[in-house]
Amino acid sequence: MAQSNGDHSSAAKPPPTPSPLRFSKFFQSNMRILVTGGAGFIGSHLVDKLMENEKNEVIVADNYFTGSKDNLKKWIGHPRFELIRHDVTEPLLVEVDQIYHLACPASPTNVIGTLNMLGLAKRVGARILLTSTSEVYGDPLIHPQEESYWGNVNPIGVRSCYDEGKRVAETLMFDYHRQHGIEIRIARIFNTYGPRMNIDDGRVVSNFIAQALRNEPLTVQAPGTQTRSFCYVSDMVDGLIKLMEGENTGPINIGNPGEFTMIELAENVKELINPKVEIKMVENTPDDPRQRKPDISKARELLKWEPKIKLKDGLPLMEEDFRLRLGVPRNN
Ligand SMILES: NC(=O)c1ccc[n+]([C@@H]2O[C@H](COP(=O)([O-])OP(=O)(O)OC[C@H]3O[C@@H](n4cnc5c(N)ncnc54)[C@H](O)[C@@H]3O)[C@@H](O)[C@H]2O)c1
Ligand SMILES: O=c1ccn([C@@H]2O[C@H](COP(=O)(O)OP(=O)(O)O[C@H]3OC[C@@H](O)[C@H](O)[C@H]3O)[C@@H](O)[C@H]2O)c(=O)[nH]1
Repeated sequence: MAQSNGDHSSAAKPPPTPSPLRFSKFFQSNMRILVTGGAGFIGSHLVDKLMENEKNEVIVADNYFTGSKDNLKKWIGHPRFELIRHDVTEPLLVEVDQIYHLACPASPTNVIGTLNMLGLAKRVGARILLTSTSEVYGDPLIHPQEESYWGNVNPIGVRSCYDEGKRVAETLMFDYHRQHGIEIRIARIFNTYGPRMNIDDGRVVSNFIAQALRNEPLTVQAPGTQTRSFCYVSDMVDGLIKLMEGENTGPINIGNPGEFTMIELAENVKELINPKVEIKMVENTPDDPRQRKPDISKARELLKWEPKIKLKDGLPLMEEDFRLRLGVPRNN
């Protein structure tokens, strides 16, 4: 069932000449990195990690659609950090060496944002990484999912806007790579969880933890036997940086292959946080993928990356953060 992705690199032109600014004194000692969507969940953890390296200067462009300045408060005012209120559906010109392009609402603006960031990468000669998604595999007919699988996506369903938006974004990345020699990296991210997730954004891990802390029933969407693989955010950030720094365009799956049904996840959260809480079966949305698990052989081999944090160790770290934000101390 695996399909060929073709040979991406052989058809590509060499990268364009970098902007003359890159040869200035400043650029020789520093790497200037743009993170779009850097005020969001994964983006803000990525910024924390990039800022640990004193050679990095980090610029975040975010319109705070789902992200928050609060996630970046420790860096605001830092001499190596800059925060720009900017919507990526509008062009942006900043002289940077690398672009981590995470900004993405679940809507078609995803495509326009990627087009603008590719335009920027072309203009300034930057390397660009797109955070694509396991959703490109749709409701997959092969299991686990390897990168060569083309996916099974309903083009007109309720989730299509996000799935197809990311698929087009991947297409644009490869077209720019082949036609203009842009250095691209594509990560296919599987469900990621951890501190700073939006409390009420409807994703399953944040829903269950918030429900358990509020003593509300955990809402398992039917049938509950559907599976997902959950990656802790620090593992994800390490994978993204390795992909950016390495020599492979991808697409490369970044995720944790540990696979759980939604009933198992609910039981784990119940046992950890609130053994008295009820688990309730509720209606699901259409086209919900029945199974999802990354094949991470490529990440292991090409990036020397694999996740370290198991779900049972990651959930308590997220619980701490949710307790603080929801104001539910441990002894309640
Ligand atoms: N969290 C996951 O499980 C997961 C899985 C697969 C892929 N991804 C991808 O990873 C990236 C980050 O996801 P996240 O979970 O951190 O989500 P998030 O919503 O926390 O972060 C997205 C950030 O982008 C910003 N943003 C949205 N639209 C923008 C626009 N037009 N201009 C500027 N900024 C904009 C938001 O304000 C937010 O700060 C996204 O591209 C998402 O599609 C996430
Ligand atoms: O309260 C809930 C919420 C969700 N679910 C179930 O949990 C599973 C996971 O749902 P989520 O919304 O957390 O995540 P999904 O796997 O559908 O997509 C996720 O991963 C890929 C990313 O690109 C998406 O942005 C992210 O939402 C689904 O089967 C859903 O039906 C519940 O059982 N209860």
